[in-house]
Amino acid sequence: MLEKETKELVNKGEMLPLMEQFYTIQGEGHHTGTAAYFIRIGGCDVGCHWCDVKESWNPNTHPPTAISEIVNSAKLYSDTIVITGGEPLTWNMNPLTTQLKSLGLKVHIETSGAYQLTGYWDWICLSPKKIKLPKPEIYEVANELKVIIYNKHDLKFAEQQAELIKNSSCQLYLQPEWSVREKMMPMIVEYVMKYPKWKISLQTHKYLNIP
Ligand SMILES: C[S@@+](CC[C@H](N)C(=O)[O-])C[C@H]1O[C@@H](n2cnc3c(N)ncnc32)[C@H](O)[C@@H]1O
Ligand SMILES: Nc1nc2[nH]cc(C(=O)O)c2c(=O)[nH]1
Ligand code: SF4
Ligand SMILES: [Mg+2]
Repeated sequence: MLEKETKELVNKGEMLPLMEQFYTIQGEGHHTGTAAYFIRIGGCDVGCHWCDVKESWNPNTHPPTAISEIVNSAKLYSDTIVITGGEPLTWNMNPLTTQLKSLGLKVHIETSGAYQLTGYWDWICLSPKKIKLPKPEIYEVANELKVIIYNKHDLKFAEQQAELIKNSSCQLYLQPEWSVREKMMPMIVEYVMKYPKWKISLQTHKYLNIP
């Protein structure tokens, strides 16, 4: 296919820069422990210094892949699909999620919310970042707010973000940044006991040594 045609299809969300896809156990947040098929889309310019998938950032290093191809693999593995990245909302998620949902699959997203919300979702995990704040519309529909705790100030940020949530059933999670987990856990534990509207989320897949 010509480069120009490919670019147009990527712009429409008919093709996406696919980094990897894998069947595993959701390691984080509300659905921790649930088997799910992960689709990791390349491209993110939020720039979290502690990001655990920096290889995802440059979309040009991941092959533009037709969404029908992505969906055909996904449907073989699981009825729960997690779209992550990179930042999936860099791209138009309508075509991909339409196809997944037409097969009756449950479609979840992991997102910073930094770009316009597209796509049709059964579960939205919003993990806001100070350096590129979420667009306002996602606070109305997030099912889970998962704030990464790297330092003490991140607890303040977590409360500010929780204030913006409009969906009263949204679950609130504090997740230690992996490299400082041992240092930060006592503070997080104490905080959650004091303010039990929060729950702790751990990156359990890293403890389990699975993808
Ligand atoms: C790699 S991100 C991709 C999705 C999207 N860009 C986002 O940030 O939500 C997936 C999840 O991992 C979290 N995460 C990334 N690096 C982490 C780290 N070093 N420690 C803990 N959580 C991390 C993110 O906050 C997000 O909830
Ligand atoms: N097992 C597993 N669970 C996850 N939950 C969110 C992840 C992500 O990178 O978005 C992730 C991941 O990379 N692996
Ligand atoms: S927004 Fe997500 S993918 Fe992008 S740098 Fe931050 S953690 Fe990594
Ligand atoms: Mg991950």
